[in-house]
Amino acid sequence: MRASLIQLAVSDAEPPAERRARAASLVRAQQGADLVVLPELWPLGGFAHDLWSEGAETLDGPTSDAMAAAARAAGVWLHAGSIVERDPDGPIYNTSMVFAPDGELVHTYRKIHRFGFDSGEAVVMGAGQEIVTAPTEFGTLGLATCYDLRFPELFRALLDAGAQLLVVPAAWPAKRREHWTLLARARALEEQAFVLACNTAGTHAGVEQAGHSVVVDPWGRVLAEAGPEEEVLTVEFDPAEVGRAREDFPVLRDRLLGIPAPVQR
Ligand SMILES: O=C(O)CCC(=O)C(=O)O
Repeated sequence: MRASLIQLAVSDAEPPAERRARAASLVRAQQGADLVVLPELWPLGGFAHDLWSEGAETLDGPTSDAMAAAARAAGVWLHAGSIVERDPDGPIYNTSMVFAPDGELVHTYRKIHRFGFDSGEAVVMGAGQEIVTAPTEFGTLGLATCYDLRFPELFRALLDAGAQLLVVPAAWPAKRREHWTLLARARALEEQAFVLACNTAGTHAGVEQAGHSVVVDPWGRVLAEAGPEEEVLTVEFDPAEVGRAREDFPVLRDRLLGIPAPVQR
């Protein structure tokens, strides 16, 4: 299969509507790919907290409309990264959207682990409550977003739900770039799955983004890695490698499902 990760640059200077049009045209240009991925919160910016409340959208808003049309035009599965979702009855959420090649919005995932400790997302956004997988003809996607990458128990739950390709849109800062690559490789190796991690480029709200989107195979090998600037990272791989890796090196069979309690001495 062929996957294209669109490592979009987000800057304060570009209005969200222009970035939306640019992202849609980049998606349309990926005709021939099976799966296209965009980063986290790219319409407003992952750290542009001041814009979130006013710029929040519903799941039938302008970004969803533009991405549905772009997925249909290109005939691709589109993980459109995430938007600031306005829930008419609740808080705002960091919500990923997956479109089928006919443009239908088939899966959404609200980010479970909110980043920021006592500020930003952790304070103003609601936390997702559901593990989400998305079956496709090339394998089952497991959805996670940015900071989620630091929580292996989420990825184990995605594995148990059938995930074979873990898709992680992000707005990961440049100053922790090594964590990004290391964690993407760790999650791939421990779940014996492909990881497609699509980061943001550029600088917005004073936060330089790491770029360096990466695709990792079930053996933890980096198949392709972007540089720091905006680019489309295209990679071809055989999703059946997940089954082969799990068969050839059946480490997952040795999981201790009931970890014994610690002994008190
Ligand atoms: O965990 C990190 O270092 C970055 C996380 C992040 O930027 C996010 O989740 O938006």
